[in-house]
Amino acid sequence: MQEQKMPVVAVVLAAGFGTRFDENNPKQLVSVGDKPIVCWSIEAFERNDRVSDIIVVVNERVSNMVNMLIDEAGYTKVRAVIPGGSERVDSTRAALDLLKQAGIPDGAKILIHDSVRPFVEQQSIDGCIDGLDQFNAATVAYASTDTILLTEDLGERKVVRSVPDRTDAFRAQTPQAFRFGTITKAYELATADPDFHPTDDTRVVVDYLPNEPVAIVAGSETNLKITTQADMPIAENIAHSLDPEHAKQEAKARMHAVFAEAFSQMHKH
Ligand SMILES: Nc1ccn([C@@H]2O[C@H](COP(=O)(O)OP(=O)(O)OP(=O)(O)O)[C@@H](O)[C@H]2O)c(=O)n1
Ligand SMILES: C[C@](O)(CO)[C@H](O)COP(=O)(O)O
Repeated sequence: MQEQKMPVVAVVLAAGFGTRFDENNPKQLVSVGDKPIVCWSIEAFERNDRVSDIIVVVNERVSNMVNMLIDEAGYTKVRAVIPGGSERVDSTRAALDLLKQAGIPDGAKILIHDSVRPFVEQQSIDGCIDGLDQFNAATVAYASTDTILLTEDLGERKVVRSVPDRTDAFRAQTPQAFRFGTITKAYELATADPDFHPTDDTRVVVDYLPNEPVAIVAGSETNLKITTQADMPIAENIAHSLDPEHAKQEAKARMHAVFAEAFSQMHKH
């Protein structure tokens, strides 16, 4: 680990099998805006000055390719590429185990990120790091514009159990951030429960350390999780809008519009 007061470690989870996308085409390796999705995610942390170390978690199907991409790109903060497990939580656990073996202090800040959220904003990463100064857990989330229905089973039908106020409803995104001591404690407790299959790390803390508040950090609509093929055109649009050349063209077009408006006003008078 790099020497600094308290490490800030990003864990990029890329050990999924993308069953809803295409099992034969691992989505973390698919290119968006000419760059593999996993590289977008690693780069988001590589270029954040406050992140000291990156761990990438892979499965055997993508391992060689991810290692090659990391070598080619020459990312300087990637300390290890390790095998994950069959569920997302198993992959997180693999990273936590490695960090424990490395002797990382309990106060270290750990940011756990889905590799398939390539467009995470720097302000969300910073928000997580800052959030951990006040809280032991913080998650990026995006306010829901839909009313959310919590359901239960009634025979073969789902029926509505409760409707939270929309102002209290958020869509969970990543990174999800924790002091190392907090997330390891929550995982230790969860490990004893064989029936527990959470889809994110925040839930591990919420369920096993219920007195530990998890702060909400502002996410964004563009922090999209690429889940199915239908997400690809949206992702391409986002990548295009982030292209500096596109931003330049947009600025030019806006300038032309302002001049055109000014000329037409001049001719009116
Ligand atoms: N055993 C697993 C399962 C998921 N993930 C990662 O966790 C994120 C969760 O996104 P999701 O869309 O659920 O990915 P997959 O599990 O690959 O997709 P699916 O559920 O469709 O199989 C992804 O970056 C994925 O690579 C992981 O590291 N290890
Ligand atoms: C962690 C997560 O991205 C939060 O939205 C999500 O729960 C992980 O993926 P899944 O699609 O729920 O398996």
